[in-house]
Amino acid sequence: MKNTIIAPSVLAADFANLQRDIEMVNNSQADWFHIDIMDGVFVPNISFGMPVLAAINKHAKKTLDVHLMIVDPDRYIKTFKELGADILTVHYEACTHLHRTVQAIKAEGMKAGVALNPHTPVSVLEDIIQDLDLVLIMSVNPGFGGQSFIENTYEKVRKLKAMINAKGASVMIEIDGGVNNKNAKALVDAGVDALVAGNFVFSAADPIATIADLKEITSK
Ligand SMILES: O=C(CO)[C@@H](O)[C@H](O)COP(=O)(O)O
Repeated sequence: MKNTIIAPSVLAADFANLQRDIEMVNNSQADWFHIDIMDGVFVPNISFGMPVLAAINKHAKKTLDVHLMIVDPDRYIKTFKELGADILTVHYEACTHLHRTVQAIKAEGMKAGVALNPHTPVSVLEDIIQDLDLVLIMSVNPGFGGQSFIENTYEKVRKLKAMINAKGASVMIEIDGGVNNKNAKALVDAGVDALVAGNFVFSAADPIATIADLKEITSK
């Protein structure tokens, strides 16, 4: 039986009732909190920043999986460690010296992830894959929740999984964007270990049951 990680994306929570939504995730079968930090430069949207992450960290009882959609992320690695990040993911497209950035994240005691935009081939990670803990494949263009899943993602996951196996690396594959109960199982069958789900969870009538359903669908 597989244990697929389910990571609700806090971007889709009700910010006026953030503590309530954090407690909902605490009380669910979800494994991680997925936290999207957007700077309005790398992506055309600004989400939330340090004070909000500090508030989330006060109440969250699960792994904080922080996804930085910002330029020059090296400036903030220490800060995100202090704010409680367990996994820190930077974008390949935002890093000039990706290897140095990954080393800096690990030196702070966090797991290091690299995210790829939909147009970026997985082959760019060939010479760094063994240094990573996680690869996040964007299945929508980053910046907004509630977009439609890009179908080419399955092929990308299969290519990445083959690369990981060929290198004998131990790296998790995470998918982010448009995840729901229709594509979750096929994604896991293609090689995905962790599913981020925003609107599908937080817009559901019963988010706890929706998370349980995702867990169940992907455990077979
Ligand atoms: O990083 C992002 C968007 O840039 C995501 O984490 C979204 O928050 C996922 O939301 P849904 O597509 O699941 O609604």
